[in-house]
Amino acid sequence: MSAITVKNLTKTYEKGKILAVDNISFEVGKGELFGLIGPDGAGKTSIFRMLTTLLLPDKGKASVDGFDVVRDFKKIRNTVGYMPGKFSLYQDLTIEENLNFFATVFNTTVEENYSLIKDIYIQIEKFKTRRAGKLSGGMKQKLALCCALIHKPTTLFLDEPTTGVDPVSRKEFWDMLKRLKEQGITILVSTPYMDEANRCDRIALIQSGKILSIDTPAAIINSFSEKLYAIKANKMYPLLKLLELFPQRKSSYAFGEFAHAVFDPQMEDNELIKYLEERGLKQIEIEIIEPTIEDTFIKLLSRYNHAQE
Ligand SMILES: Nc1ncnc2c1ncn2[C@@H]1O[C@H](COP(=O)(O)OP(=O)(O)OP(=O)(O)O)[C@@H](O)[C@H]1O
Repeated sequence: MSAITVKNLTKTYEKGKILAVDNISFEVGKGELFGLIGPDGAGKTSIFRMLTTLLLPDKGKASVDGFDVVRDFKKIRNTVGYMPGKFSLYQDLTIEENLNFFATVFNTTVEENYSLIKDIYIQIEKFKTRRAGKLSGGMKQKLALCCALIHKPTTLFLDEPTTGVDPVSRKEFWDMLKRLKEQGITILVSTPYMDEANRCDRIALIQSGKILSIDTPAAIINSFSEKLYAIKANKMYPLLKLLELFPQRKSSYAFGEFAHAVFDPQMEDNELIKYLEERGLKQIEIEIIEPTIEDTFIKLLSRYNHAQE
């Protein structure tokens, strides 16, 4: 049995005017670390809120540990841990008080399940009398994770747990998730950061409430079958504009300090260099690179947008 089953789930707001989740289906296996990857407004929070029984679906079905999200909502609330993107902590309570509060709500004690949170808690323990409102982003995130874990959930729902957190704390956080997964906890996590997708067993790329692709990160990257170029020149904006006009271009976009582009397979590198040089660009560098998840997402997005036109 899967830990999470989602079938044709749909959610609208404002009397059907806003389609936030559009007929999506997926399954998460027991002990799997599964990522929902997508930009702001893609529908991730709506999915989390339906799965944690805080929001009713318009259509479709979903279950967690075999319990239906509508019919068995009380059972689900007792067995899952949820770390919402915002406002999960009581800002005026200290670290200690927040943790005790969440333990009491679930009829347990911090001592009873301490082994599960120990690794994380020891990193914030020396600030245990500090109010949550006065903690750094990384510390808040660790406390929120402890609070979500304190009743020993079977499944953890983490909605953008690393948004607004520094890169070192982000990395530490993913290391923690890996350890929790090793203890058999199923984890559904959302993130807008493409680099974090690689840390998941499987991911679903989401846009406008739809799943564009669902697979392991490696398989998603492998589905990018074309030759991808990284291109640099002395001026970025003219480079992007010129690439758009290059007759053999299939797609191009800014990617950090480079432009990434796909061309007709017959294109010769020299043709491109000559084209750019003749139009005044200098210090041109061209390299064929391995695509990232982000490149694949951009490609799927443009295919999706074309289909909508
Ligand atoms: N209560 C609401 N009323 C109206 N529209 C809403 C409501 N909640 C979400 N939406 C809209 O539904 C869509 C999906 O939002 P959702 O919050 O689920 O996405 P998300 O991927 O979690 O993005 P974010 O990270 O910005 O929260 C967006 O267009 C959003 O504006």
